[in-house]
Amino acid sequence: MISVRNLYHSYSNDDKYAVKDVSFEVKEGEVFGFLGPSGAGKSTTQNILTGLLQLQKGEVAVAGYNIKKIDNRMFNEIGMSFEESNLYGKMTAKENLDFYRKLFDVETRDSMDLIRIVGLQGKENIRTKEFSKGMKHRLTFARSMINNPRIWFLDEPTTGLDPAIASEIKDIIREENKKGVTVFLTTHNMYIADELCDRVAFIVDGEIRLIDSPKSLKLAYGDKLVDVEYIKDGKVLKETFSTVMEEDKQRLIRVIGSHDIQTMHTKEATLEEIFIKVTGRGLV
Ligand SMILES: Nc1ncnc2c1ncn2[C@@H]1O[C@H](COP(=O)(O)OP(=O)(O)OP(=O)(O)O)[C@@H](O)[C@H]1O
Repeated sequence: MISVRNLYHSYSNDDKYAVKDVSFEVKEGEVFGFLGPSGAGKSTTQNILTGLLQLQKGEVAVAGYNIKKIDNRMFNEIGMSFEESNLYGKMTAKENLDFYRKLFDVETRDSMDLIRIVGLQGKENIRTKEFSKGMKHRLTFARSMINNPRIWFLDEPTTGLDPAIASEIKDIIREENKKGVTVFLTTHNMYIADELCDRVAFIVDGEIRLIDSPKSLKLAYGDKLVDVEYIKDGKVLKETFSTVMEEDKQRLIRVIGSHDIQTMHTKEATLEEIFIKVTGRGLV
């Protein structure tokens, strides 16, 4: 659905690259995460893919369209939600969506349905300049679904939202993905990347350092340890066992066989820890 080969971008038109030799493929139906700290080149890449920035160097195809020369039909097939909401402040929420619907020449979704999906019912007749940042974000997110996109570009879809609303937004992304929508998600939030993405690309200083599924990364970079809490002589004891060293494995079997186990957890590396190990940088 998305193919990027040897993409470069320089804002100063010299050899200072914001994006440098970036290559990746996103398959149909996949949730692909672009994970990196501020200034890594995530928005630059997304803006090239969505036609907002002119392609300078490299080969990019989105939904079968070559980005070198934008074909306007591509915009019928993609949806974009930005971190900064760009709504018309003088228009109400419903008017904003009704206006946006007219820009497409494919079937669009009902404005009120979308308003309900993002929990803004009752607010449809309020001008969006009166909206809070979170409400504007939700409306921009709703607007990005209006043309039933096959590919959905989401830039920091849950940033700045309270946890309950962020959770609803994640559920909506999962539901749309289940219907077959391919998702390209840019974020510096490793939790959302971990929860939603089939594969993630780690990007730092404009370069991709690694692409893999969160699960494989955890297996490859996890410490292979298990924390066990068990009861001995009426007291709760806590021990950590290696799941690869033979001596520890035997001891773990003995503890399980002869004591009451209270809790047992494998120690998985978080995506953030893996990111730091691989790139030597944090995600902030
Ligand atoms: N319009 C611009 N003009 C000049 N330089 C820019 C412009 N936009 C971005 N940059 C620079 O390009 C680099 C990559 O920025 P980009 O916005 O793509 O990163 P990002 O990963 O999306 O960061 P953030 O998470 O903060 O949005 C940064 O060094 C940034 O300062």
